[in-house]
Amino acid sequence: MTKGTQADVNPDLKKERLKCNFNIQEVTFIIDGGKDKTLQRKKIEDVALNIAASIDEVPEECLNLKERYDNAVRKSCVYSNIVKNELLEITGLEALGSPGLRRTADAFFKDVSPFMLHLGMFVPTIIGQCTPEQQAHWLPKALEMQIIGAYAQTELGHGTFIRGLETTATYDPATEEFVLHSPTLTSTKWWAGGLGNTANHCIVVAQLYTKGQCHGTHPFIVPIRDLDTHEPFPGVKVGDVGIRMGFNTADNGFLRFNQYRIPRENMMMKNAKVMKDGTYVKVARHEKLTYGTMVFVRVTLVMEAAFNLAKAATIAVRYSAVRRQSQPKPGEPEPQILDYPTQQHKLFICIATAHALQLTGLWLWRTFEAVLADMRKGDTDSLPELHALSSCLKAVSTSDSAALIEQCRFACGGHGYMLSSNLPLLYSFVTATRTYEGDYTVLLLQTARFLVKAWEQAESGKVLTPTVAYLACAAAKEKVVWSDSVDGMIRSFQAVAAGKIAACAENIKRLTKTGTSLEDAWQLSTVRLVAASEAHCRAMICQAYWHEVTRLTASCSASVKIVMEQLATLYLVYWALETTGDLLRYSTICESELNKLQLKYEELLALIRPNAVGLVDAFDFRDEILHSTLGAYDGRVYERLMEEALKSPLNETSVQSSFHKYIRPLAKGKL
Ligand SMILES: CCCCCCCCCC/C=C\CCCC(=O)SCCNC(=O)CCNC(=O)[C@H](O)C(C)(C)COP(=O)(O)OP(=O)(O)OC[C@H]1O[C@@H](n2cnc3c(N)ncnc32)[C@H](O)[C@@H]1OP(=O)(O)O
Ligand SMILES: Cc1cc2nc3c(=O)[nH]c(=O)nc-3n(C[C@H](O)[C@H](O)[C@H](O)COP(=O)(O)OP(=O)(O)OC[C@H]3O[C@@H](n4cnc5c(N)ncnc54)[C@H](O)[C@@H]3O)c2cc1C
Repeated sequence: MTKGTQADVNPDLKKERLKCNFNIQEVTFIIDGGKDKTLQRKKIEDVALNIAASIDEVPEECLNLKERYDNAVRKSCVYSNIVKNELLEITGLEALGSPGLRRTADAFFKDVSPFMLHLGMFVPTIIGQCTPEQQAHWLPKALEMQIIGAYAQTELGHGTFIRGLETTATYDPATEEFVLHSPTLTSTKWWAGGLGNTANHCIVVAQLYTKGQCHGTHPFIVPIRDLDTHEPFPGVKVGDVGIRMGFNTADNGFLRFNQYRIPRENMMMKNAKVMKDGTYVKVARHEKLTYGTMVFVRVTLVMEAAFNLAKAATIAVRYSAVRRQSQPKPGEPEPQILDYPTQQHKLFICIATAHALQLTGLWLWRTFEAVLADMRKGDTDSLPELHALSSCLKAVSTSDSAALIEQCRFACGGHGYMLSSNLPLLYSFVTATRTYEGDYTVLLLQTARFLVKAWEQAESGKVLTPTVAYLACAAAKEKVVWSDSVDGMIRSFQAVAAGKIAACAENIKRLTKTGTSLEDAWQLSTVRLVAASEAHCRAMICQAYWHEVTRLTASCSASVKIVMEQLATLYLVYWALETTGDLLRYSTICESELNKLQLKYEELLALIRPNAVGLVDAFDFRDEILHSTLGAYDGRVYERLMEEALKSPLNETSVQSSFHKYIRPLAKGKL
């Protein structure tokens, strides 16, 4: 963070920091995943943020579309050099997933780098889908930025339904090449980040045909532009998809092929091969291993959701400590808006959710690494559970994060609507995460498939995998006894999830018994299946969050333990109050207990209030990363709003030419 001198800091924020009663650094270590991770992140930030190129003389949003893209490419190149020459040295390849790298990227780009998908998906797919020989060929080139890649799976006609993709890759044994073709308009690749104007290579997911037979979708590395001239190769048509709600510097592109040839070796062959004579050989033990990059990105998106929400919470809480409004008590000074319980209700759940998602995200990351280690040994047994877990966590975390970032904007009143607050851009960026890498509903339905099967296993007394083990106790189908202890609340959330899953399974059974096909019975149950999946995910987040807080604060100072537990309890109570209908249905909770719970919630808001600014300071965002007039460390909110306003091109002259061209003639009746 950019602390400046204490004298520059807004007096209200100064007082808030004096009120804070816990050690901020200890909480930062917990959020980062350990002291070593914090130190490494800070080292990366120090190296990367010392570069003036990250600073824009004219605010990014005041540039036109083309200027913004050019500026984003300029900064991407500077940033890539830093990553390549300095940051990879600090952490090695691990840097690609490191929070330091992710954070520093935000200092360079208010919107999104056109290189993001190169590091975010192109490189991970090479690592995940190539043989060691192919990796040795492609990876150094990609890391050295000699080639720049995109990931083109989605088409104009299909995003969700991968099996419905239409682009074909037909093997020609005579030349030992694949012929890529886009047979219809709807087969046009659409959306890939970095593809429109920036990338010279692209991972293309296409239907593989060999010896006249279709073997389903497979990934290929496809050179699309000449490395020197950057002109698209003959047979390749590529361009930008047009202006978007956000991501306008991400260069999302379209791509079409006309009988375009690539060497056989460009098929990514870790999971399946095509031999020289065209024989298809399946290597992978699991059908869906070609979907591996999507699972990886879904896992990282949970922490991405936490990260962006933490930024919004920092902006809104600091602003709420500086902003004074209204006069609830006659004759008394206007209070800081942070003193209004309604404002605390809007904001403290944002801090708690950022913690919940970050700690759950770290736990999911460790689970992912363990499954990956098993798979290296040929064991894919835990892949379905990982897919179910990453699908629902991706869906719920991105959806919650987007909704709460918007809530942070509401909490900042009119100034939150200013682009210079950075909340609108943050929202437009995060709301896309609910859609890309698997739409919210679609992913919850993937988890639901796993849950219904698990329920059937529970009913027949089979051993269940860890994340659904709670279904075994719930098979008794009795209301759970409500208790407002943490364990009691988690048990009740699990009972809600189990009750909903059971109701879905019963509904499907009832429909199929009366002659409905299984597919139709499933479709007729999808509204409740989505709700069951979300309830399961919420119960899992609550359990993982509490478990991690208990584990990680065991060796912390007492005050840190207290404040972390207050936040985690707030998260649980908040969700209990949000789902009272469900609790009434599946637990023994009654009206007096609901009243008690509401009081407990209000008490928690009051307990957290003195530490609110300390808690967002613990997210440890430097001002260069927050990009916010409202959220800077020093709280000079009004000064910054004015400074930014004066940078608007509309303030360059006192009279605009449009006055002379239109307004004056209109007034004179001469238009
Ligand atoms: C500086 C560094 C910065 C780093 C920053 C990181 C952030 C990165 C930001 C990136 C920004 C933008 C990226 C955007 C990229 C994209 O969007 S790429 C495109 C992504 N597309 C999707 O996600 C499509 C979603 N659709 C699907 O995943 C599948 O089609 C779907 C799962 C919905 C269905 O697939 P089908 O093949 O039709 O399968 P089903 O018949 O439904 O199921 C069959 C069984 O397979 C199981 N399954 C499905 N998927 C997986 C999987 N991935 N792994 C394991 N198993 C899987 C499924 O559960 C079924 O099992 P069952 O039969 O029930 O036992
Ligand atoms: C900013 C951004 C960046 C992207 N970057 C990339 C990229 O780099 N590479 C890439 O390949 N793709 C990318 N995408 C595409 C993205 O992955 C898809 O948009 C996403 O997977 C959703 O697919 P779709 O657009 O086809 O939506 P659809 O599947 O058409 O969804 C439309 C609606 O239909 C519903 N629906 C669809 N199927 C079902 C079902 N079976 N059951 C119930 N409801 C259903 C959905 O819930 C949704 O409400 C990007 C998208 C965005 C917005």
